[in-house]
Formats: sequence, structure tokens, C-alpha cells
Amino acid sequence: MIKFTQDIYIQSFIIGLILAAVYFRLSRRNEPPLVHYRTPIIGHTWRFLTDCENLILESRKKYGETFSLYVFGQIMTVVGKESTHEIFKKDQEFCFREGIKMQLPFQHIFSYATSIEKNGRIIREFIIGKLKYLTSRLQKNIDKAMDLYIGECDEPKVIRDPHKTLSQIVSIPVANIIVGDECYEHEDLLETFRTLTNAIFGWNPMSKHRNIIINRIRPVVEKRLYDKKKLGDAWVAPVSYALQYYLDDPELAPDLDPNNVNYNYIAEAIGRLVFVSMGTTSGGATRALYDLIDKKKEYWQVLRQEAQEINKQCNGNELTSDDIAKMVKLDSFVKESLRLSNGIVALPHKCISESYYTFENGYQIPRGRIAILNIIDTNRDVELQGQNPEEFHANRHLERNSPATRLERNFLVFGGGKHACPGRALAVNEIKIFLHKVLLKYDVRTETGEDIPIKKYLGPIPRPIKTSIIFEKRKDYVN
Ligand code: HEM
Repeated sequence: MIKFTQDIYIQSFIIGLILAAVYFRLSRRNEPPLVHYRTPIIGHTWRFLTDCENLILESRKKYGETFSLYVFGQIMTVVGKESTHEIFKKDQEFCFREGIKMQLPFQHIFSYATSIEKNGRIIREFIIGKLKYLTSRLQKNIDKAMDLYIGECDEPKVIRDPHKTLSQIVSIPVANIIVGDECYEHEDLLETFRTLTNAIFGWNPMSKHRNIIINRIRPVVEKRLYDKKKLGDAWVAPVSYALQYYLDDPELAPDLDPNNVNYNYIAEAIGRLVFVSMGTTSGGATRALYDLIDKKKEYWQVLRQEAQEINKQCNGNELTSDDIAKMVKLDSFVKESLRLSNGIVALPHKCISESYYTFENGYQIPRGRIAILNIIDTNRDVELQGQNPEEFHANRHLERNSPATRLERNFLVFGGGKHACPGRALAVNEIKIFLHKVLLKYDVRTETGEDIPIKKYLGPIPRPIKTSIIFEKRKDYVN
């Protein structure tokens, strides 16, 4: 009897062991290697913030193209150049909007459930689809803004905070396209466009901006709805793509009744548009301006020649979209500037697979994991970039006949796949128009005469440059 009981125990124990082994085998995933760290809880956080570049380079060398770090209390997987496009392509498995919440808590800034898809559609159909017709407005407003914030500069003029100046300049054409002629010039509205991106640091931050937007658009909306009702089919909508798009949506402006408009929704949707378009474009324009000064010896003359030729061809008249397309050297310069302005790692995507995702390289990560892209792995790769990938080579993209708006494996600034930035053509055109005018009209240099400081990082993000710039009108400039 005792023997029988012992046998049962032994058999149960063995079966238990086998089951445990099967369970363990099934539940163990082929996780990417976790980079070794010494201090529990802190993990790699401190190094990520203070020495990100070396952390990423060393980990890549030791652990290969996919590895995980323990940062801010969670495991984050860093994916290299081979898997970057897998993440863009698999939009059912990875979500940037969810991933970016770690850095930018949109859910706390925007309380109304405004739809990102709607904004994406406006940009694709109404802004980019009509970019050709928008060029004139864009140009007039960039001219106006440059006159206002840079001016004639008959005497040398110091711009102490170029990023702020560029943000002032970009706010005017962007506001014009979004809210239209009737109200875009109000200073408080323009200030909201320039500062809304900082709303993330305030308490209930969006409410102030929301009120300003509503205050300025309300009279315009009332008049438009009144006119539309009165004139019926004969009514022609004034040009302002985002605002009019929302007014044409019966859910937001039912029965053309001005008292029944969902102003909060419209204001927040406009806020979201401002959020994605303003800081990115003004940041890109500032970086390109600094690069123009920095690489003056090599590129200024060539770019200026191209600008002069195009200017001559259009007799000094307004540029058409074809003229802008002819700025191929400037386009390649802007693309190179954008390429190198990117961070060390960027574009966090959250894994939204049902339980886990298996990469093509066999590694597996669980649902909820943040996968962040190793940008320098792509940016410093000779095969992807050509010779001296770390250096600024303005003709790099011209030689490959690849315009700044084209999404490619070697260029991650605008993301990729279905959710790639829909506003990129607008941003690139704005930057090109601005630089074209700078090249024709001014001489620019740093205030101290010194070089632009080399790029430093704040965590994985490039530190903003704050060097003062002098603008001086060229003696040979004719209006
Ligand atoms: C130099 C300027 C800009 C840069 C570097 C930039 C970059 C980006 C990036 C990296 C993404 C994420 C792409 C992805 O998920 O793969 C994005 C998305 C987006 N961008 Fe831009 N952007 C710029 C200008 C603009 C402008 C001017 C607009 C609007 C007019 C705009 C509107 C959007 C929108 C609506 C999305 C979300 C798209 C979606 O989730 O489907 N961007 N942008």
C-alpha cells in the first residue's frame, strides 16, 4: 500500500515536471536581449538621459540590431535599420499615436475626442491636394511675415532667438491656411499658434488656447453659416481648409445653425493641427537656416545661383509650384538638414498585437511594449546613405534623385507607411520658400562670427541651437 502511494506521488511529480516544462517552453518568448544594467529600478534611465548616443552605439555593437533597455521603469525595445520599416508597415501591430503618449500625453491636453483621422484627411485632400493653388497664399504670407519679423535689414540686424523668429514667421501662413483670411491675423490667435506646443507643460493648458480660438473663429463661423443659408447653392466658401471642412460636417455644424455649432470640438481639432504642424516646421526651418550658415563656404554660392536663375525665369514675379519644384539643389539641402536633425532614437510605437509580436528576425515582444526606432543605425549606415553618412552632404539626395517629401528606407524624419506625415509637402514647401527668399535678399552670419556649435543631445533629442544670427540686406538685391 505504501509502495503504491509512493508510486502515485512519483508519477504525479514527473507529470507535473513535464507539464511545467511544456508551459515554460510555450510561455517563454524569444525576447530581444536585455542590455545589462547594474542599478535596479533606475536601469538604463540615467545613461539614456545623459549619454544616450554611447548607450545606443555600445548596445547595438554588443547585442545586435534589436535589444531592450530598462528606461523610466519599463522595458523598451530598440529596433535597428532592418526592422524599422517592419514597424511602419505593420500598422495593425504597432501604433505611433499610442507610443508617443509616453512622451506627449495628448489625452491630458485635448479633452475632446477629436479625430486624428479627420485631420489627416483634411491635410491630404484639402491642403496637399490643393497645394498648387495654395502656393500663392503661402508665398504672400511668408513674404509678409518675413517683412514683419526680419525686415529690410539695410543695417545689420541681430536676431537673438532665431527659433522664436521662425515660429513667428511660420505661424502666419499656417494660420491663414487653417482658419482663413477673416481672422488669422489676430495677434492673440497667432500667439496661440506659436505657443500651443508648450501647452504640455501647463495646468489645464489647452483651455486658454481653446477659448482664444473659439473667440476668434465664432464671428467667422456665424457669418459663413448665415451666408450659406441665405445664398444656398450660390454661396462660395472662403478659402480656409480646416475650418471650412469642420463647418461642412453636419455632425459639427447641424442645420447651419450658428447657435448649435460644436465649437469645442472644432477648436481642439484646430489645436491638434497646430500641435503637429507648427513646432515641426519652424524647427526644421531653423535647423536649415543654421545649416545654411554653417555650410556657407560649400553651398551658399551654388544655392544662391539656383535661386537667382529661378527668380530670373519668373521675372521676379510670384513663384509657381513648378518654380518651387525646380529648386532641386535647395530641396536636397533641406532634406539633408532634416535627415541630420533627427534624434538618436525616435518615433516610439506601442505594440498593439493581441498577445505578442514576432519580428521577421525571430525576436518576440509582448503587447504593450514600446518599440523605439534606432535612428542613428539608419542615419550612419554607408549602404543606406552612401559615403560618409554622418557628414552633411547637401547633394546626397539630388544624386539619388530623391525629393525631400519622398519616404525612403534611409530617411525617417516623416515616419513611414500608412501613417507617414501627411503634411510633409506643405512643410517642405514652406521651408524652401523661406530659404529661397533668404538666399536672394540677405547675407546671414552668426553674431560672433564663430561656427555653429556642434550638435549635442538632451537624452535622445538634439539640443536646440540658440546662436544669434545677423541678417543684412545684400547690396545687389533688387525688389
Ligand atoms: C518638418 C516638419 C514636419 C515633420 C518633421 C513631421 C513629422 C511627422 C512624423 C514623424 C509623424 C509620424 C509619422 C508616423 O506615424 O509614421 C507625423 C505625423 C503627422 N503629421 Fe507631421 N511633420 C511635419 C509637418 C507637418 C505639418 C506641416 C502638418 C500639417 C499641416 C503635419 C501633420 C501631421 C499629422 C496630421 C500627422 C498624423 C498622421 C497620422 O497619424 O495618420 N505634419 N509628422
